[in-house]
Amino acid sequence: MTMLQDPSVKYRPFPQINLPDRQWPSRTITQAPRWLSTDLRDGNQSLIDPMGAEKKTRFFDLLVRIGLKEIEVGFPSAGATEYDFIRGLVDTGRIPADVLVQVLTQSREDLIRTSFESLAGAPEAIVHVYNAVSPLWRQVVFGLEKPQIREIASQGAKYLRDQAARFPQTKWHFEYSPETFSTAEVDFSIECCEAVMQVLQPTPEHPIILNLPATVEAATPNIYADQIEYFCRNLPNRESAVISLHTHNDRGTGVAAAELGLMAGADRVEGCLFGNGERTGNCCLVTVALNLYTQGVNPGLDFSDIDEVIQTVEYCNQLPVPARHPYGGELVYTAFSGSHQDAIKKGFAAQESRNDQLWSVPYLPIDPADLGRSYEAVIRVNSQSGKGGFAWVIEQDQGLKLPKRMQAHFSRHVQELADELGRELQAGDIWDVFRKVYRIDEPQHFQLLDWDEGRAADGTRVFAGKIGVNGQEQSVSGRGNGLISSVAATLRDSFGVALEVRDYTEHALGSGSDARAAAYVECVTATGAVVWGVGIDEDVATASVRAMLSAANSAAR
Ligand SMILES: CC(=O)SCCNC(=O)CCNC(=O)[C@H](O)C(C)(C)COP(=O)(O)OP(=O)(O)OC[C@H]1O[C@@H](n2cnc3c(N)ncnc32)[C@H](O)[C@@H]1OP(=O)(O)O
Ligand SMILES: CC(C)C(=O)C(=O)O
Repeated sequence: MTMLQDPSVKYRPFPQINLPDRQWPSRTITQAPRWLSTDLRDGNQSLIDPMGAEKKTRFFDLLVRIGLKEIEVGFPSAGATEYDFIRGLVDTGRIPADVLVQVLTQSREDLIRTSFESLAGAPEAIVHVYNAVSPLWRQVVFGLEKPQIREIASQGAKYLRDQAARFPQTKWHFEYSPETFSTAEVDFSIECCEAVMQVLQPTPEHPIILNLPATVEAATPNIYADQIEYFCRNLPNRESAVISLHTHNDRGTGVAAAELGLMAGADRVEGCLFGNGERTGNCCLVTVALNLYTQGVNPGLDFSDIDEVIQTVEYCNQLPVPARHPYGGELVYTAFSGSHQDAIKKGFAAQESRNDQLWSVPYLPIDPADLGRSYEAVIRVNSQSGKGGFAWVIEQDQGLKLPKRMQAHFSRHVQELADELGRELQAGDIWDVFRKVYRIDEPQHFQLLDWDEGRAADGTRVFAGKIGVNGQEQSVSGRGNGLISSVAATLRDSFGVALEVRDYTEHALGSGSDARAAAYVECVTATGAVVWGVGIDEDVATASVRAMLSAANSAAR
């Protein structure tokens, strides 16, 4: 038998960066970075069907509404769709005064010329030039040595300078990306950036944006952070550059890399909403922004109606936002499992009684309401659920706050249905079982025919009513708090139904003109069986009598 070679021998570990005195691990992010959305460029170039003008315009308007102040609107030299859309933005005055649009181009004269022409006349804009600098691209894609690669960068900068001079009415900003930075020698990336800076002569007042892409994510995010810190520490004239991050997600850590990159000294983050982009996508701007938000840092981006954002993004990209995507996914605030539901339900109750500003609910790192999500969908019921789950659903749906022991009593019925159906139970399913188990809609054996109550001269409550069974009527009356025991005594003495009352709870239900009351009573029959009765009526007293009769009806079956 021949031994198969371990296929992992094809790969090598990524080399460490020599930075023994790295500072980033002990830093925290205390303010929002500058954000750039590249949805309309890096996102768009990765789509099966790239967006047309209608979708691009819709996406652009969304980005403006969210609060993006820098938006890469396309790659104008790619073709007429891109060019016309960008020109259209400028010519129709659609770009708000506080928003900078950006375009991307290779470092080629004809493409750079077209790029400037697409934006000419805008009050202010960024032109972004890139060329790949890492060994594999140098060898395989360009077949060039380092000096010639540096020359592509430098030459690109000259084209930028010269084309900018053609359109002096626009205030031009420049961005340079040593593409494939993450897999390049950092010193060589610095060399290329320096060459570009020598041509463009940035100043602290008019800095260049140096964008350091993890074009292909090739190592753990700490390595990227080391690369960024090393770059920031060794770049001459650092104060004349805005250091920008552009991470991809090949190893699934694009967001982590961007966060560590900010700790390592970067000022700006490029990415896409919900992480669209080449292959596994770009860094997700929603996640990075809301990660900051949950640390008490205002990201300056508005996701308070996240479902509207998702709707537009899904429409424009023609790709779904996965149900488990951080912050936005359909299921990320939903607990199906019993112990999670129990903890969340308790967390909401504790949050309500604390009534302070701080959010602190188990299993929910962010208040779903901050993103426009309702609490109703937080807990959903299936066969993995516990009593906290359906109790929450009944409370949200019907306003009924079932006592704990009644939840346990009802639980087995819900569990049986969930097992039988083998699917999630909707609020309507749970309410149907509830009505069936507690016979809410069935013809009642013991009926409340009449009820009246008032106050005696000394202020004590007095009540009198009539219970009917098969045409027979029996009066019940009493005073004080003995209502439940008076009804229980009448049931026992007049109808032979012996019930020992174990538990009794009541609460107000609804408010204003809908105000009612709910009451729940737990009884034990002569044979030791446990029965629960539920009463819902206009006032607590009537609801209580109904609860007691409901228990008697269950016992009488
Ligand atoms: C990491 C990124 O996402 S970078 C952005 C990538 N986005 C896009 O490419 C989308 C838009 N691009 C396009 O529509 C087209 O590529 C165009 C119109 C820009 C150019 O098309 P073409 O002229 O056919 O060239 P093509 O795309 O095949 O590029 C390959 C050539 O450009 C050269 N090239 C690639 N990148 C660069 C660069 N940054 N600067 C200069 N030359 C470059 C290659 O070496 C190759 O040259 P060769 O033909 O002499 O071998
Ligand atoms: C052009 C650069 C910024 C890029 O998209 C990448 O490297 O992923």
